[in-house]
Amino acid sequence: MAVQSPCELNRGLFWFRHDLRLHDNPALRSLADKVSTLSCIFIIDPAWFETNGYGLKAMGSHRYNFLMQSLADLDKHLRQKGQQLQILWGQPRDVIKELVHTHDIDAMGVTPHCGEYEQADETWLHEKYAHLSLFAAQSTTLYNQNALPFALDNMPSVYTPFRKKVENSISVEPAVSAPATLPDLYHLESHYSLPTLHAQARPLGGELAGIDHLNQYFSSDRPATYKETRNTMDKWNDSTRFSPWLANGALSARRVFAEVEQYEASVKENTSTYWIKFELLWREFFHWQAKFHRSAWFSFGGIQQSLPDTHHDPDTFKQWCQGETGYDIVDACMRQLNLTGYMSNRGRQLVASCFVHELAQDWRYGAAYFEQQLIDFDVASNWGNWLYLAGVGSDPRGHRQFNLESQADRYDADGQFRQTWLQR
Ligand SMILES: Cc1cc2nc3c(=O)[nH]c(=O)nc-3n(C[C@H](O)[C@H](O)[C@H](O)COP(=O)(O)OP(=O)(O)OC[C@H]3O[C@@H](n4cnc5c(N)ncnc54)[C@H](O)[C@@H]3O)c2cc1C
Repeated sequence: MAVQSPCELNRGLFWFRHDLRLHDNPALRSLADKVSTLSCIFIIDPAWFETNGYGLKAMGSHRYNFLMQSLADLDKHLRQKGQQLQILWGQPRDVIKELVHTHDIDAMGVTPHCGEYEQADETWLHEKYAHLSLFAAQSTTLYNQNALPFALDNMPSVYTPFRKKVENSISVEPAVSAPATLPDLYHLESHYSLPTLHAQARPLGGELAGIDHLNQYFSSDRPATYKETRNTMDKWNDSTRFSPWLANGALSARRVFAEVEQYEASVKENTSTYWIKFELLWREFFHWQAKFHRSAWFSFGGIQQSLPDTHHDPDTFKQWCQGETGYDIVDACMRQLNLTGYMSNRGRQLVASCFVHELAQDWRYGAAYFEQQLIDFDVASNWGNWLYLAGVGSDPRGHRQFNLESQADRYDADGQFRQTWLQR
């Protein structure tokens, strides 16, 4: 694609997807530097609310609420720079086609993402609009693809060798700052206005709340004890709780990583601070794996292409979803998920293990239920962890079954967690 001189291009269109922020958004910055007028859009796809092949919706109410808060916050930040977020409703490609056709767009910007549909849309943009300038800088992951010390088709299929290779040979990309100014607003006919929302206690969606939370976390002594506390079931600050903002991109993983390093340099560096980076590298691993495996990521046999000995039983599935399996620890976790849209990492492992091993259910239904419910749903981390627990992903051990009783004794020794959520 030809490199243009400043403002050689007239009308730019930036498509926000999973990058709902102004900080560390190099695709937005590079488009904004080159166009004289700009439209920033977000597309709500009606398919998110239709019943899918699992009898569920891709977007449940907790996630939708969190998304709306994030969009409202993004709109506020854009308005401070003379811009605004224009929200459109429809099948994304139809919406883009209509916009390009009606408004004489010269350039587009989008942040690449590992999701199957997202990748397909990027390829479609490149092919269909080869005559336009496309600005597509990466920022969802810690590293850029061209810096990885392996080609994706040759990527280590197991986490530890992946981690060692990247840790030993490349550095995390620095986060870029928010653009100081943005081009003039080019107004489109918006199909949708943001609903008025009642703020919930926490977490509150959006870049401002995400950065606030990040700052509070690193002003506390929590990072220095993360490794010891991260496995608790319910306490807000025992793990970082960055995932909801990371998932829709209100917070950049590169920014989080930089904050850990800053804390290490100025406050304390220990195994706990390293472990936050270690967990962020799990996210990274799943992102590159998802990008490479595409549709196999969602298939019953997974990336191993070995068929698990499980099936789908609608009644058992319903009991699990509603927190009525009879396994107290699992039921408490599922009720927490249904009421809040969040569950701890330990909880997720236990309910997924129970679903696959005790209940012998088709893992994809569990993953789809998480997709509907979780405010931090992330296609790579969710489906990647489910693949792993179902024994068809990237786990070298192949079979992860937790002893639910001993796990409950260990992580909810006084029964407080179960008592709290089983009553609700
Ligand atoms: C079955 C299952 C489904 C999951 N679905 C999701 C999902 O949809 N979205 C999601 O962000 N995470 C998912 N996870 C991973 C993990 O449970 C959450 O990232 C974590 O609980 C979020 O809380 P936190 O931000 O306090 O995590 P912390 O423990 O503070 O970790 C810091 C960050 O590291 C990353 N991280 C931590 N653990 C993992 C992991 N196992 N895999 C990938 N990244 C990780 C997250 O970005 C997290 O925010 C899933 C795990 C399981 C077992």
